[in-house]
Amino acid sequence: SNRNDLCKFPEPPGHPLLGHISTITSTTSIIYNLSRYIENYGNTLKLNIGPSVFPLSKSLVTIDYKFVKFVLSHNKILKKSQNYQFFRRWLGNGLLISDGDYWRRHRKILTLAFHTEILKDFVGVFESVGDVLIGKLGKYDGKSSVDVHRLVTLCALDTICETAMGTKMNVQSGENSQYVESVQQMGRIVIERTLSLIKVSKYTFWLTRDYYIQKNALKILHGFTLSVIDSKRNKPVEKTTKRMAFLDLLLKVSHDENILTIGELQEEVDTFMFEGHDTTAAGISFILYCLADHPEEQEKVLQEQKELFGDDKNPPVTYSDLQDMKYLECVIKETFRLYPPVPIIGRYTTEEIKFDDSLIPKNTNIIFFIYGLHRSSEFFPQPEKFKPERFQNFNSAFPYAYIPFSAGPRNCIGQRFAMLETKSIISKIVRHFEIKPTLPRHELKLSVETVLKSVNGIKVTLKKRN
Ligand code: HEM
Repeated sequence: SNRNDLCKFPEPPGHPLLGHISTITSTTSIIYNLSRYIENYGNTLKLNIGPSVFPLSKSLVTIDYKFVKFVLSHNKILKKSQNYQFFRRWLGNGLLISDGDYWRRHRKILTLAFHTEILKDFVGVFESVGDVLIGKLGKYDGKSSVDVHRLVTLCALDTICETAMGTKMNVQSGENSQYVESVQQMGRIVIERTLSLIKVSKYTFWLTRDYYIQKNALKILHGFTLSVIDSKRNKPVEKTTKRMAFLDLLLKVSHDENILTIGELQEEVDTFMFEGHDTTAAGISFILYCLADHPEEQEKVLQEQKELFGDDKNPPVTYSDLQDMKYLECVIKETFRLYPPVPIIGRYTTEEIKFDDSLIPKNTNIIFFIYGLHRSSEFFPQPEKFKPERFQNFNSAFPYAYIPFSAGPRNCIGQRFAMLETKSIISKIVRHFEIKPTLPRHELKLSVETVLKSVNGIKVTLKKRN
């Protein structure tokens, strides 16, 4: 029977009723526990994350190369795992969680908005928004520490608004943003609902404080995206032969071709606003943290900048300059290996699938533990070590061993956007500041809150370069 097929996979002992949520109880214990399970039970294992009412009560967790490749490249396993349902109230049927023909149609349209020619136009915005960040970081010159994550997040939000959405929001000019706070809350709540006996069901969720936090957060999140849409909607889209950026394109498609209702449009704006800033903000912050810990590698990044721009700290950076920052690219890749901003993703089988000698039954959640995959010594010798050089001759015979942007038909649509933005910001910061570890050294407390976070922030010390 179906169940028997999953039973072929090793399963750690769990609580008879609660399964494995009795060990995986919080967003901060996920990485530790999954890593330990894999160490002890192998690269693919069966977990029951919660009793049968739980979305992940029947799951395979994997870092097995062949299995990862098989599923992610499969053209019929495109549905997201059941825990993504907790995003619905926020992101509706946006690209991250939609599936079937609806997803296919939207993916095709939205791909146009990330064309190279459009990305080239964004470089100036990455630069000018980044300059505001440099000004804000300057206030921490010589101070004992700065939590870069908070400041970088505001910068990344301004960036996605001014590029894809075509609207200046200037969130960086304030210290806080209710939108940013609400994103953090929702990212956490979505994961906690997967792990909590009370939060999992809507009938008991409302008894918790998080229900009210979510209710308030959703009001703020949707209010913000609506204001972004409104600021564009009332302006007639210029008749132009130029390629159109994300929101212009969506407005045009919804207006001219009637394929997209305004509600559907807002769901995509909510999705891209979130995916387009929370991920890059985490990524950029982890890179700064790694550079602080690795002065030699930081020096190489700086030398590369000097080769490109001499001693000019504020050069007019072009798209092609960003392409030429090869060593920096290795640093970014190595950081995304050790700290993948999206550490876990999931798929769901809608029919029985045959893989090797196994039949994976219909209705199985397949969870890809990207964080664990990236630390496997099979593909990354001395996996715990920060070695950007490994990407100078990375063995591309195993493309599915390194998947910070996922892979296959549902990979990250914003991957090239993210790389350009990250290069623009990091190169700028390195030209202006020496990044050093705080004293005593700040130890990250990693937490899977959809995006990888550190519950105590991501802190470094900054010193202005002469
Ligand atoms: C360092 C930055 C980023 C990382 C590490 C990252 C990673 C990922 C990953 C792993 C997925 C697959 C998710 C899944 O299977 O559930 C994904 C999907 C997606 N990403 Fe990114 N992302 C980044 C930046 C961006 C940016 C800048 C945008 C938009 C401008 C974006 C938009 C999306 C969207 C819309 C999807 C869903 C695509 C689909 O299902 O067709 N991401 N991303």
